[in-house]
Amino acid sequence: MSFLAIEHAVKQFGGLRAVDDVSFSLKRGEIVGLLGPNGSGKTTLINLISGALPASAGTITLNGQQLTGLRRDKIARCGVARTFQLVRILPSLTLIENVKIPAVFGHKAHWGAAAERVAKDALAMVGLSERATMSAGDLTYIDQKRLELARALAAEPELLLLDEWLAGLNPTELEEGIKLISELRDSGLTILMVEHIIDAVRALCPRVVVMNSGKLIADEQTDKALTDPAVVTAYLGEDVDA
Ligand SMILES: Nc1ncnc2c1ncn2[C@@H]1O[C@H](COP(=O)(O)OP(=O)(O)OP(=O)(O)O)[C@@H](O)[C@H]1O
Repeated sequence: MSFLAIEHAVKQFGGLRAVDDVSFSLKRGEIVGLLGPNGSGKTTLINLISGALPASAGTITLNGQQLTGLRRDKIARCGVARTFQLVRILPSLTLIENVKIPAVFGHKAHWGAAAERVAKDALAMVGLSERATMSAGDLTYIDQKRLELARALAAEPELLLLDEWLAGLNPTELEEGIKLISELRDSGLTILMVEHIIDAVRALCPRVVVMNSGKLIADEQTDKALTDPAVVTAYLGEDVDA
């Protein structure tokens, strides 16, 4: 049975169909890359899954439970967490305060000592334990990204949505970022990741789904997709190996 099932999802912005009848599914524990040229609808689809935007049509279910129509806080309670393309940490709070909030409002709704433990574990997972009491606003960019990921992990998700989490990292940081995601994958987390860095997609995702102009144009093994004429044509003019 599919763990995440997206069926005929549509998002209409006025005259624009940013997501146009998209259907695909993920098995539990699978990691899948969501590719496509700029403006093809990837972030909008992530917004539909996480409930940041309501779908215009179609259904999205997680483990058989319908997410479409639920508020985003209810979707978080169902076990969906995400990172944002532009990090959304709370700069005036400490790192531990930043991660405690999703521990309380995420999938399992922890309180008190349990929330503290989950928050500490999330910081440890991304290597930020030693800076727990530092102000989030003082972090470097890579560490802000780590904290953003820790915030998603503190919600103890069953489905993690990554929106270009690796973007903007230098080569060493990128290597560390890929290792971190591979550890999450190996822990059994189901991950859908929007990513433009093809080497990272190759390293992490055996399968990709590809969007173009709102439509799904490929759903296949990564190596096959990257030589698929429809995918290559969609990317023409863009550097897929950037
Ligand atoms: N809130 C909105 N209102 C109106 N149009 C929107 C809105 N959000 C996105 N769009 C439009 O929907 C289309 C798809 O945008 P989206 O951000 O989902 O693409 P993307 O594939 O994530 O692009 P990128 O790789 O550049 O992040 C674009 O034409 C965009 O301008």
